[in-house]
Amino acid sequence: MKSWFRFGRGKDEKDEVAVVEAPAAEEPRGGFLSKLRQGLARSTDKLSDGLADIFVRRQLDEATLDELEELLIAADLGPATASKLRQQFDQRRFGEVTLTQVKETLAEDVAAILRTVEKPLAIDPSVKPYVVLVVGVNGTGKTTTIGKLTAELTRAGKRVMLAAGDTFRAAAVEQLRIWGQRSNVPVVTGPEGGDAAALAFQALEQAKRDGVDVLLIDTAGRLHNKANLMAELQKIVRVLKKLDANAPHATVLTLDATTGQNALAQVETFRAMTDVTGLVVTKLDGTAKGGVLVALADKFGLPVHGIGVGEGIDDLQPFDAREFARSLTGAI
Ligand SMILES: Nc1nc2c(ncn2[C@@H]2O[C@H](COP(=O)(O)OP(=O)(O)OP(=O)(O)O)[C@@H](O)[C@H]2O)c(=O)[nH]1
Repeated sequence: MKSWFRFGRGKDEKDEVAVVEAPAAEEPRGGFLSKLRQGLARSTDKLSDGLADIFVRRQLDEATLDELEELLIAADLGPATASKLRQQFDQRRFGEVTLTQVKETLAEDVAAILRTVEKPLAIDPSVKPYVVLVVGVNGTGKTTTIGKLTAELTRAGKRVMLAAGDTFRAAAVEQLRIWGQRSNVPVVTGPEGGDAAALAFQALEQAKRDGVDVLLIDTAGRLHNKANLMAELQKIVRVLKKLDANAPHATVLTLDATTGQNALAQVETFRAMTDVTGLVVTKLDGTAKGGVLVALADKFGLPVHGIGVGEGIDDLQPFDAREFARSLTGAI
């Protein structure tokens, strides 16, 4: 089972000595896989049933390749990635193929794209506190992601602190407080409607004082008010840097897969606002648009730390490229 994060110097992937894997989640591998497959069922059906329809003729001619490309686009892999995968199929000069071969080949090609982004959040233990800013449109899963990370980090023996940076929404603050209680970690909150940057500053000061290992900062996600949101996020980053020039050390963007291709636009929007270092893609269970993760990986190459395949906290899983690709394409 993959881990959500790893301890080590993230920028140097070869620095194996410094890396200490977090303890594996308690769930057995079988449970992880069946949850992933169950969660992705709608996306799998779309692609897998489509493949079964197309490859009934077994001949891999131009018309079949056209249909394959169209199916990949319909399954939200995006036109650029669909065209690339089609070309790879074409170059293999299959002639006749079985449906199983098609699924296996597609799973391999998709996994090759996804493998480049299968990267846990790299937490440098020499940086204390390691500051993670969590950004994303409201409802995309920021709080759930923070809750999951908190649970995993405390399980790994790390001291965690949370900051409720979405000061305008009392419900968001309350939700974060509940997550804090669950893992028994402090949650820094401010007055309703207060300055999020001031709160972030205060939280980092306190985290430094208390010897906290990881500070997770929740933020607002009012995308309808882009200019304000951008000003707010940039101010948070600016004030954090007053206390630690390298903070935030990671900025994780949460995306809701049910928005399909719109998730790509959200990455662009948030990247223009702040230095996004990694993604968590949620709600893959509620949609047939799971292929968007392949489009995201191919287009941006941003690390994918985790995926959400269900409502429960254990449905938020570390990202496993191979298993995701095999589940998505219906390869056994
Ligand atoms: N089905 C499903 N639901 C999810 C998933 N991830 C999160 N949710 C649900 O989506 C809703 C929103 O998640 P939150 O974590 O509160 O999202 P948020 O971005 O913090 O939202 P705000 O608090 O509104 O800013 C919650 O009801 C979660 O239980 C997922 O992978 N699948």
